Amino acid sequence: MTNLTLSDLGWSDHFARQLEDGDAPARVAEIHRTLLVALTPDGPVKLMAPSGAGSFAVGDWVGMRDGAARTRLAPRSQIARRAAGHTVSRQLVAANVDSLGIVTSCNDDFNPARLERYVALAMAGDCLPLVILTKSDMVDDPAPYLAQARAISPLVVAMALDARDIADAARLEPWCKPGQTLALVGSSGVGKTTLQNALTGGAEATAGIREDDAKGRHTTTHRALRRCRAGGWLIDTPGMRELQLTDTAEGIEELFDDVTDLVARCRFSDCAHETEPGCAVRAAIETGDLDPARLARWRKLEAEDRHNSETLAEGRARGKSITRRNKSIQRGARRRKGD
Ligand SMILES: Nc1nc2c(ncn2[C@@H]2O[C@H](COP(=O)(O)OP(=O)(O)OP(=O)(O)O)[C@@H](O)[C@H]2O)c(=O)[nH]1
Ligand SMILES: [Zn+2]
Repeated sequence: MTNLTLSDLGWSDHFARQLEDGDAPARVAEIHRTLLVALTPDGPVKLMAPSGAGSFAVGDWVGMRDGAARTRLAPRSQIARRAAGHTVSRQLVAANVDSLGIVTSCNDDFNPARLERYVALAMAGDCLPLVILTKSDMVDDPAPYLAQARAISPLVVAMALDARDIADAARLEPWCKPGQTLALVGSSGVGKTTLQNALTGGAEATAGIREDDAKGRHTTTHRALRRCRAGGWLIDTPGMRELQLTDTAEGIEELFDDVTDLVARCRFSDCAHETEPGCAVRAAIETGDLDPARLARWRKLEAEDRHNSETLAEGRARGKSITRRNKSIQRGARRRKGD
């Protein structure tokens, strides 16, 4: 037994409506090769996954019966790597993430173009983009960084803090109160672990569970859905840690809706916004309604997004396994990281 209620776990009417009679709800906390560990008010349970453990994400709600995760309840939000092609394929990273904490530091890591991509990723998944600027103690004034982050979109909430200062880190608690789930993304070394330890009390960071892998060895994994001191949840998975930006077309459209509105008004549907007559984009630049730097950022994101989608589509055409495909995207994304 735990003292957690379903609503403590993040349950809501959205899920209740989907639950079939005879199924009980459980929230996925860990995904192993052939089974899931899920949290319920009666404690953690191990569930078989007849449809394959890969069709679930940490944070998912499932309908369970007879020791198996029978159905995946449609999430309210999710972080996914998307691949547009003839058929849309996606690799789920996490589900039911209310807020995506995009962690970057106030110094060398700060890169508005990359921030923009993460914000697009959050929006594509219906997660609130929360920009967390760490190492505020290492700059004289974090205000210019905050201003740049907030300029990305009116939906962005940005805060600067010293992640090592528990009281400062506690300013994130509104995003991980009861029923709320937060996930953190960002480059290595920006302070994600420091923040997680502050928010969860750090106790679970080392509390691994042991599972026999296929070769009979013990592998240690840690719980990917972790309880925060404030009563909510923090998702920390290798997938989240390694997350690089791939196909985020929807989010880019949403983030740059001013640009895409203009594009829709160009005379030619295939306008390259270079020298074509009747180009609404160039007209807006001339009148000062559109910042050329914003157009340049949109072009870059769009081009990268297209490139990634094509890479995925080609990989699929060659019948590569999903694993190999993602590895190659990650390699490509890593090469681009320094841009
Ligand atoms: N001065 C200062 N140092 C910080 C701050 N946040 C993190 N650090 C330090 O930066 C280093 C890296 O922090 P981590 O929390 O391990 O970073 P991470 O993002 O988890 O890195 P990975 O585990 O590699 O993904 C540690 O030495 C932290 O103490 C901050 O706000 N100010
Ligand atoms: Zn145009």
